[in-house]
Amino acid sequence: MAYEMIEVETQGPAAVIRLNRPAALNALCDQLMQELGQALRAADADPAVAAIILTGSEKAFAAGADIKEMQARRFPDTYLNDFIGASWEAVLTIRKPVIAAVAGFALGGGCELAMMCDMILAADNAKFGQPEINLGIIPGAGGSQRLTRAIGKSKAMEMVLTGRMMSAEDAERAGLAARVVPVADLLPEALKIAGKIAGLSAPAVAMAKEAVNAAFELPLREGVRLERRLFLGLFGTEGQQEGMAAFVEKRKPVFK
Ligand SMILES: CCCCCCC[C@H](O)CC(=O)SCCNC(=O)CCNC(=O)[C@H](O)C(C)(C)COP(=O)([O-])OP(=O)([O-])OC[C@H]1O[C@@H](n2cnc3c(N)ncnc32)[C@H](O)[C@@H]1OP(=O)([O-])[O-]
Repeated sequence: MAYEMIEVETQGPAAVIRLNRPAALNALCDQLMQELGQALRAADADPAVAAIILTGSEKAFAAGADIKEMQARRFPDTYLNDFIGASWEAVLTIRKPVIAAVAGFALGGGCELAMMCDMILAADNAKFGQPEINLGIIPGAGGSQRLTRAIGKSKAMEMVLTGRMMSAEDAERAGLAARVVPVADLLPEALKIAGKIAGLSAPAVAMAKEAVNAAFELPLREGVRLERRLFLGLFGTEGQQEGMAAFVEKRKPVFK
């Protein structure tokens, strides 16, 4: 598949998808989002891929939705034509772990895209923000909801109401980013995470992702019930047998 606004390569068990629209700081236009959706679905369907890494450049993960493209849009066309529809939600439909490796600006839709991934690994130069308020709009791809769940009401409210950016260090402290690493180590560290995941039992990985994501959708009791069903289901997998046998036999497990 030939892409114009992203680059896709396989590195070991990881598909690395790089947003590549440098002249616009990877601003997320329709074409880029469609290409990203296609690449994500292809990687999800590829049995050689265990995890997906979504990244940008050193200067920008993505500086938001493309303001120049959005400028002429008017209601009700935005509503009737499903603006921010399926192409924006593609990452949410992926079953393999998706790691956002974020360097530079992750603003507006860029921050929202990173938050749709399963975890955020931040480079020390990363800057997160929801500056939509400065454009006379508000976050439109989940920012007000996911940011609030990630960092709490007060911090999210300050960022959404004032457009203030958050440093990588603050993002880690607040729970938005899993970890901060030097910018030069960003991809190698993301690849290490993908490599670790690749060596594990695939059904356990898929169910772990489903269970954690359910915490954002379900009330506690329902979420715990879902976790229990998934947990019990894993006792029907070779992975559970191998993992526990290896522990008892004091050897490393070999998952197929
Ligand atoms: C399918 C769509 C669905 C949308 C749904 C998502 C909803 C979302 O919640 C809404 C948004 O994200 S609202 C958006 C929220 N995001 C924001 O409000 C952030 C807007 N960006 C900025 O504030 C600044 O660019 C930075 C502070 C990031 C960098 O400053 P710096 O280092 O001085 O760099 P610079 O010189 O400024 O930029 C270099 C070039 O990139 C260009 N470009 C950059 N961002 C762009 C964008 N989003 N757009 C277009 N272009 C963008 C910029 O014009 C320039 O090109 P030019 O040809 O030379 O004119």
